[in-house]
Amino acid sequence: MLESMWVWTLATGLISLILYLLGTWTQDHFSKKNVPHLKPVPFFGNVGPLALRMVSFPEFVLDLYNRFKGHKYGGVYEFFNPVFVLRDPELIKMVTVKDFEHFLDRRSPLSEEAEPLFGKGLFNLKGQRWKDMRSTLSPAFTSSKMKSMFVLITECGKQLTDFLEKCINDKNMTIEGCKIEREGNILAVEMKDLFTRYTNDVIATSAFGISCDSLNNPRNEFYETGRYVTNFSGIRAIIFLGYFFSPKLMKLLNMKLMSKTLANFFRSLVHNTISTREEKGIVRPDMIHLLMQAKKGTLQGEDNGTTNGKITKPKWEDDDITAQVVQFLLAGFDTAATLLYFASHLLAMHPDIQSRLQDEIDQTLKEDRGKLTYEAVHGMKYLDMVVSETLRLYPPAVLVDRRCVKQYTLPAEPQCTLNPGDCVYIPIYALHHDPDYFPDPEKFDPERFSDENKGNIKTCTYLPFGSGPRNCIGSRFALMEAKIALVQLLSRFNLKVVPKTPIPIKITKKGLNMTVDGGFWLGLEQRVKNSTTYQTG
Ligand code: HEM
Repeated sequence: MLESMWVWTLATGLISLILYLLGTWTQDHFSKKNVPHLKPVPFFGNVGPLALRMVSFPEFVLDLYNRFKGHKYGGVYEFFNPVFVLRDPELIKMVTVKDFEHFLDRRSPLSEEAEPLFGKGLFNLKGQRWKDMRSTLSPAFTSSKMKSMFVLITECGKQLTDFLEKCINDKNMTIEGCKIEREGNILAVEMKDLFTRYTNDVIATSAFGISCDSLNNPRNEFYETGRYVTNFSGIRAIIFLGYFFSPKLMKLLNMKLMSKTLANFFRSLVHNTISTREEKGIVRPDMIHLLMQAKKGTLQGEDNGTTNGKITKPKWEDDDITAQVVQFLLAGFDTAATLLYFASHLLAMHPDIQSRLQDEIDQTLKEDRGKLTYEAVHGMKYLDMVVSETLRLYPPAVLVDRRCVKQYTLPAEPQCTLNPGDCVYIPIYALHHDPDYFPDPEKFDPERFSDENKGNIKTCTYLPFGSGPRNCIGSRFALMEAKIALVQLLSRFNLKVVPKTPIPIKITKKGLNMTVDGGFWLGLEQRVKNSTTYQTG
């Protein structure tokens, strides 16, 4: 009896020791290098609270950042992986801009072979393949190309506001499929549902070359597919994490984020569009057209028809165009909708700011006789201030990362050399909420971005679109689509708080998206029509 107790005790002790060693085997990375770091927990490292859904993603990032106050950078363990958290804006500038060649890649685990439609997309490409693709695609995002897509996007905004107006005025109209409820003369609308339909339609028309009208056709195939593909929760979250930890195992198990059916849906959509256009000589001002030009080597940049003096013809395979447009869907569907629903919420909560913005919109439309133009949207200063401040308070990308590709010694105390494969975090949300850079950081104050004040914002403390050559290629596009929607919405409606409006905002702990549980409900009240009533421009 005594003997078996000894055996049990010994076995339990041995198993605990093995588990402990397994769970901590890489967790001496920072102590060996003398880098300030947080004490890790076996297996979880420092991400336990996030993995166990005890905190939201922004709270988690803010906590890491605050715990390194007084240091320029620090070390944390993402389970077993050591990651450097960069805190100092100068250091962030060195890594993302000046010494960018050492940090060319991000940690995208999806390879071109395992998941071609993800892996071949710009976001996931690495090294020279990324450089080539970025320089090929950049001319598609210049101001002149944005201007040519303006009409397509205003059409989506008009569909959105016409639909809402009809919901208010036509009491016999049944509203199915969308999250909209009538409350007297006010429409209670779940803004996330509304705006993902808008951003979906914008990407569908401007990237894929198809028209969806997802409010009048709430269950259209493109919207349902887009929603599925951009949703990384449940089993898809597990597969995604699996690729982070063991891409080889995931490949061996043939685990896919993009099923064959889904991939073929996008492939045939793009293929059919291209063939029809080639056969019939159709030219439409959208990204498919620009990508077709890029493939032929005829896509012209801003500078007199060339990009840096030369146009190169890329060696693209069949999937390359499809992967880019799928990438635009992934990158633009949720992010731009997030910006829009937070902006609407903040405006409903701050009627004084909403009414000043409406004055600017009314005045601009009046000057242009109700016609919305590219120049008018870009000339609205207060609109830009409101959008910028929304992106500061609620950046859709809370954190970005970089992977070291060439040995690099951090120019900060304590000096530490990073080797290829080492990773860094750039804690966007935390920088935006640091009172040293943005006094009274929780206050919604568009004045921070006025002409007088914006020059005081320190470099690399405001990074909603990331930093350096690997920043967001779609930022101009995203700002344009968000501003168009806000102008069209606010010229026709007032945004109001309703009983279901989430106050205060509590960011979800259930996933990594910047959203709330239960939805972003707001009231829409039709404005009294006046001479500036908007027309399509
Ligand atoms: C408000 C909306 C958006 C926000 C806040 C946003 C933010 C970001 C951020 C933070 C990054 C990473 C930058 C870095 O690592 O430094 C990124 C990358 C990227 N974004 Fe956006 N984005 C938005 C909309 C869009 C849209 C509409 C598109 C496409 C039409 C797009 C396409 C991309 C692509 C392709 C990349 C990867 C760039 C590269 O690796 O070269 N984004 N975005």
